[in-house]
Amino acid sequence: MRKPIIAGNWKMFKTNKEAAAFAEEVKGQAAVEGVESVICAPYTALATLVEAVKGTGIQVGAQNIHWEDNGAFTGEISGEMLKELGVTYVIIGHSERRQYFGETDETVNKRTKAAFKHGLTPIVCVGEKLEEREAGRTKDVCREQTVKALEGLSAEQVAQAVIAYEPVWAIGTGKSSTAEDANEVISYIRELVKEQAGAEAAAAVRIQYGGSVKPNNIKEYMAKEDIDGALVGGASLEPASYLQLVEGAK
Ligand SMILES: O=C(CO)COP(=O)(O)O
Repeated sequence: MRKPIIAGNWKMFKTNKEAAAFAEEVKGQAAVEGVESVICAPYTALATLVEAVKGTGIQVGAQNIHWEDNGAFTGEISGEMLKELGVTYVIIGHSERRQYFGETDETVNKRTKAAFKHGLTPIVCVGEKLEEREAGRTKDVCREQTVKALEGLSAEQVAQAVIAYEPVWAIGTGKSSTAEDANEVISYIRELVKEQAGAEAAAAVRIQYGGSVKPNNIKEYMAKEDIDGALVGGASLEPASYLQLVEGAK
């Protein structure tokens, strides 16, 4: 049985103080039996958030990781640094990083390996752009991104990873994929994992849908066999809405 996982991606929102206030508001309500709940916050809020969510059932994730442990890489953060803070998850290869910061399938692979090296669970993002979808290339793009991201990982590592299928056209647009379409692509990604890492890893790996997930549609996604949760941007920023998402994933 795969445990459902709701992960909030706060992107570049919330100061340190705002993150602490969020944690204060959800205290005592965020632990939902059978659901894993994670907040991926900006680096500046991580230390505060790890302390503030203690005992709430929420885990803390970062939004990127460098592949080296340290070195002359101005502006980068390593797995060692994240681990020491008590961070347990890290988003890798989000489409915004691919689009604006030159993230490639190769660097996504290196970052994913670094996450495992430091005992962090990667949330590896894949997904097609609108023009790729319109050209009928959704599955090709997902194949390319998934296969390259997982290259060189052991079957055990793949089994522990989280993959987020986020069609780029659905991010922040209010135009979510239908649950049927999302499930079809996610089933396909699970097939790819099977080819690459074997049946056990494919049965264990958790694959989320992301893109305009809201409290009012989370249940449609969760009802689908291959969808194991959601990676949520906008709707994870408000305490009440975040709590509804976690509750909706039961
Ligand atoms: O990019 C996303 C999560 O990583 C999705 O963002 P929205 O939920 O705001 O569409």
